[in-house]
Amino acid sequence: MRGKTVNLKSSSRKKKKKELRSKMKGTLVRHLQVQLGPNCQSSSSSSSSMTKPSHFQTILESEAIPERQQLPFSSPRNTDLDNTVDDKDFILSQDFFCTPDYITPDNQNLLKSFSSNEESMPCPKSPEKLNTIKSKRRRQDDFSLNPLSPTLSDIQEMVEFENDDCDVDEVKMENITASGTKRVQSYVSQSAVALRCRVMPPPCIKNPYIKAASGMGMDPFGNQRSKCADLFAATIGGNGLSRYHTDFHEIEFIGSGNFSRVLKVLKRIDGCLYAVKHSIKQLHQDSERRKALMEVQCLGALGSHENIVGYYSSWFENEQLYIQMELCDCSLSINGSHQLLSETEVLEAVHQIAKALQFIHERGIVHLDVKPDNIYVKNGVYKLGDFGCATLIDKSLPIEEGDARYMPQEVLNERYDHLEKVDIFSLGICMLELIRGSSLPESGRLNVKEGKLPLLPGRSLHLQNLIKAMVDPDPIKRPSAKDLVENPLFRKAPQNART
Ligand SMILES: Nc1ncnc2c1ncn2[C@@H]1O[C@H](COP(=O)(O)OP(=O)(O)OP(=O)(O)O)[C@@H](O)[C@H]1O
Ligand SMILES: [Mg+2]
Repeated sequence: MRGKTVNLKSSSRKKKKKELRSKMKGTLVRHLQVQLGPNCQSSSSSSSSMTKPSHFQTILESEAIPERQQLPFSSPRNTDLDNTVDDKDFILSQDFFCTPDYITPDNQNLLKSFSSNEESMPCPKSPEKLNTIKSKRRRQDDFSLNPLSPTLSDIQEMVEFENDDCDVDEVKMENITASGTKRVQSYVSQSAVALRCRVMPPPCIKNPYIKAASGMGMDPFGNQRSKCADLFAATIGGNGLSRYHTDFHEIEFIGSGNFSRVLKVLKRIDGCLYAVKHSIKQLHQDSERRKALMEVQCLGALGSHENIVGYYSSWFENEQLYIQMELCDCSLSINGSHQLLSETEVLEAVHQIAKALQFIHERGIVHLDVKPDNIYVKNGVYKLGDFGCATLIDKSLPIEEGDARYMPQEVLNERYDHLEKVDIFSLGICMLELIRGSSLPESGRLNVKEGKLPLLPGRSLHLQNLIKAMVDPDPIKRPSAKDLVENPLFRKAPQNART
């Protein structure tokens, strides 16, 4: 029966709810039969001619009887109950209804609206708690699993870190073995349990980067999503519960931009390293949170590509947006401490970022903040990151241009007719700086924006012409990302050149 319960938990709850209820009724009846004896059922059925309470209601009413000693049949038979209980195959009502998975948070408007035609069913208290060896053994079984991962047993090694700043209250679970001796078995993080059962799930939000090709008609949430798009989940973490600290062990600070800090972390449950980026400022306004969310919505809509920094998950905590990403080795920041790239490596980097741009442009998305700081390297593969300014080519979303040093003149003049060519211009400036090995001075930038390219001594004419075309003041004359990817100049660049 327990295995069945676990299976049901993992399946769609809404579909199974009704079926579960009927099973639960039956289960409770059997439970009561075991505890109260067979008379219980006949007495309840005898009242059916009056107000016809359901059998389940009758059972619930019987909760009014506070403790076992008040029941009419605390007979000698009852003293054997604990033993007989061990052999019965049933679920304690409290176990069934009140496990964290079955708690429906208050004020969960979205779920309420989906199940409005279903009767509301309060979580009943257990008719009585059986402090039997069996019930404790079941709990022991439950908690011998890693609370953060029901699939990991305590036999599997858990890595412990000194100076872990995760402030977790721990509860020692005492286990009583069959022989009755007590031993300390495992530790359960209260925060982890509390997170699972008390935190209100965030609403579902329509992703503006996913075009309506799939259609709202196909969308199981329909327009319910926009109705409940108040991002109240931003309060998670305000009460001291931290998903960041529960799920991750912080290793070191990696870097920061104008809006975010990025940290290298180890995910506790899978033992893998990630980068977690979080907004520096608390996002108090719903509008601020929506704007920040656009970065993860874009990453989520794009899906994976070898030349785009991988996205894993995101959440609000303490009114800050956290983004779990693929960890890269470093960025191509010109002022960074890493070695200068050779021409071949620059060509490889530009070629790979052009592939990323082709991928996103084909999906109707533009990055609008392409610059060396936002190009990362991992094992010699170049990846475009920081989608904080990404928007839609069709201008149906607000446009916020990125770093002005890498923006073409038309954007500075607020002309947004060929947004995808903005990314090409920015990549052209990146290429120029990477070839030079230094940032362009302000005067040099102005010249480039006017179409005057500085000479690059010792570089091939092909290379200089390509950069010139990429930074052409007329966006129409700039090559597309696809043109770049197919440019024969890049064929000479070795695949996956190592930095
Ligand atoms: N996935 C990653 N792996 C390794 N380092 C990263 C990663 N993401 C970001 N970084 C580092 O963190 C720095 C800041 O990240 P990011 O550019 O995303 O922040 P930001 O505040 O949005 O920046 P900006 O000021 O450019 O808008 C980067 O320059 C880079 O050094
Ligand atoms: Mg950045």
